[in-house]
Amino acid sequence: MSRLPVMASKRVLANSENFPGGQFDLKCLPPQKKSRKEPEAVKPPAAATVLGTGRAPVTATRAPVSRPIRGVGAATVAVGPSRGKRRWVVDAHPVLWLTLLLDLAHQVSTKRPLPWDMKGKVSDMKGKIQDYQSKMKSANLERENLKDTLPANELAIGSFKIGTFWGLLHFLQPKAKNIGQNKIPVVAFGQRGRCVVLQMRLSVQDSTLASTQAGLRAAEEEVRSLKELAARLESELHVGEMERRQLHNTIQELKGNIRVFCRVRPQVNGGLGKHIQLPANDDKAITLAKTEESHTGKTTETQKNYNFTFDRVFGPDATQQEVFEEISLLVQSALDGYNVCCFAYGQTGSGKTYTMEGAEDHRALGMIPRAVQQIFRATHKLAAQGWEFSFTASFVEIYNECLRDLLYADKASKRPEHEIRKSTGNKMTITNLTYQKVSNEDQVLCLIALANQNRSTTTQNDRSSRSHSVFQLDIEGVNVGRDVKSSSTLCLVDLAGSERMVKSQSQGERFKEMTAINSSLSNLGIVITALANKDTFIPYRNSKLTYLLQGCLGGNSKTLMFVNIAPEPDSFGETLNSLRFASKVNDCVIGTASANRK
Ligand SMILES: Nc1ncnc2c1ncn2[C@@H]1O[C@H](COP(=O)(O)OP(=O)(O)OP(=O)(O)O)[C@@H](O)[C@H]1O
Repeated sequence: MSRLPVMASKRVLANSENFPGGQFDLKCLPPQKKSRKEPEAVKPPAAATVLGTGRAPVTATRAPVSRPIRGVGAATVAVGPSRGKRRWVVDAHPVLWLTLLLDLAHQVSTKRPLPWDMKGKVSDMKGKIQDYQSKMKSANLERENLKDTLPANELAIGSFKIGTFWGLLHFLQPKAKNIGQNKIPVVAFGQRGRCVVLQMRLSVQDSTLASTQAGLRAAEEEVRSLKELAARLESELHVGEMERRQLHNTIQELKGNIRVFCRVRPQVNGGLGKHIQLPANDDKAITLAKTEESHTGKTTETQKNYNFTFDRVFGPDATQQEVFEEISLLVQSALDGYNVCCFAYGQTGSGKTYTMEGAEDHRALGMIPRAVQQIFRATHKLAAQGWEFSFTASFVEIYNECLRDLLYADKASKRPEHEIRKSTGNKMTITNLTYQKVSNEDQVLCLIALANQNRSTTTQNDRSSRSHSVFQLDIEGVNVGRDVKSSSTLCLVDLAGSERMVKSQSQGERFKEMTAINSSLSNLGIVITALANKDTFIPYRNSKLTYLLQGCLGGNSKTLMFVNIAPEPDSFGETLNSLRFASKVNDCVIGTASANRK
């Protein structure tokens, strides 16, 4: 089939792009002379009208790409599927013919088959099919290639994400602490994304753990060095404590292992009698002056002075605190492992009990409660140096050379008998006596109250004792770390009144009491004198008092004696006796004490 050569100069373009809906009738040419057979399908206006779309008319500028050609004078051109309304008719016009010719020429030039060239069309279609097939092949090939490279690409993407997160982390870590506290939102990356975030958190935790462990190691190192320092300081402290004990003891020995303090009780209406003189500038001297009638007759009166010196003389205004300050050094010695004995000597009513026990008022507390207070406070401090202490208290009365347990709390009828025994280490113990473990001062004060209830009293003074009372506190110390032990006894004695028999008007039982008291007191003087003379035999066993105090009066002890005197003129004789006895004790120098340490 031959193809017609056509010259195309102008075409009317109408396709689905320009005319949505794909349905249109177009009258694109000016009115021409009508053919009689032709229905009036085309109206005069030259503009094209789009039917069924309601849109504004569009001026056609190009001819349709292919159109069937009809007979002369009229032509029907099909655009798209050739159905009823979609056909439009163009009046045969020279211009139209020219257009058709041009279109044919175009088709020939583009090698497209003409509408009636079915063979050409089939050939075109075959070519196209071959094209598509070869394109399909190459697409399949490409798909296979991409399939092969997918895992590697996924891996690369994953690595890239991790790298990005690491970089981000590295940047954020020093600035945002909350990253490690699970505050990074889990990005919706799917499982792989979550995995990356979890790995990131894990690495943050790892780095936190590493830094914490490093901190811990540093802290452990610091603790170790501090422990070493503490051990060294403890060791130095222990050495210092031992040195202090030694120096303290040297001072006590220089002061004398037996010391005598004189204390003058105030008169009921205050002040002192004329016969007692206390020099204002000397706190160690006391003068007892007696005015007598002159034997020569030259003067009406003569004055006789009895001068005494002691380690310390306390006037009527001295407070309990002032007095205790002097003996607190000895209490410290008891804690350091030395036996200490402190006793009060004097006539009835001279102030012995007041000095040793005091009154209930806090400021009037006596030597026993104050000593106990000091001991328990000191042990708390020594505990920091590794010392542990245990205390045992006992309170015994020697009445008519018989021992009575002042801490006994059962029926009087069942009171047991007591004997003094010498145990190992020259320590004296009493059979059947209450030895009460104590751990604080309150417990000791309760025991003192119980002892006061049990004490015997005289007719001359309701509170005055007709017996010696001996309070003993056994102190056991141990420093496990240093392998050091100490053992000592603090002995505080309130002696019975030392007055003469005549004044007490004693008869019968009272006489017996007075004899026993005077006997034991004079035996105390004899023992102290024997110790001062360094006699080979010391008669401790002559009385229960000296026998019981044996451990506290010997070479391994520190002794303090209070001589209490009454200020009334009518007590002159008793006062002189007491001062003479005390002066004799004051002249004694007991052998050098050594601490009971193991
Ligand atoms: N330094 C003092 N200051 C104030 N009052 C004191 C002082 N010394 C003693 N007294 C008071 O004197 C009185 C007698 O004292 P205390 O009972 O102590 O004598 P004592 O020597 O123990 O007598 P006794 O031998 O009969 O037991 C008590 O009322 C006491 O309060």
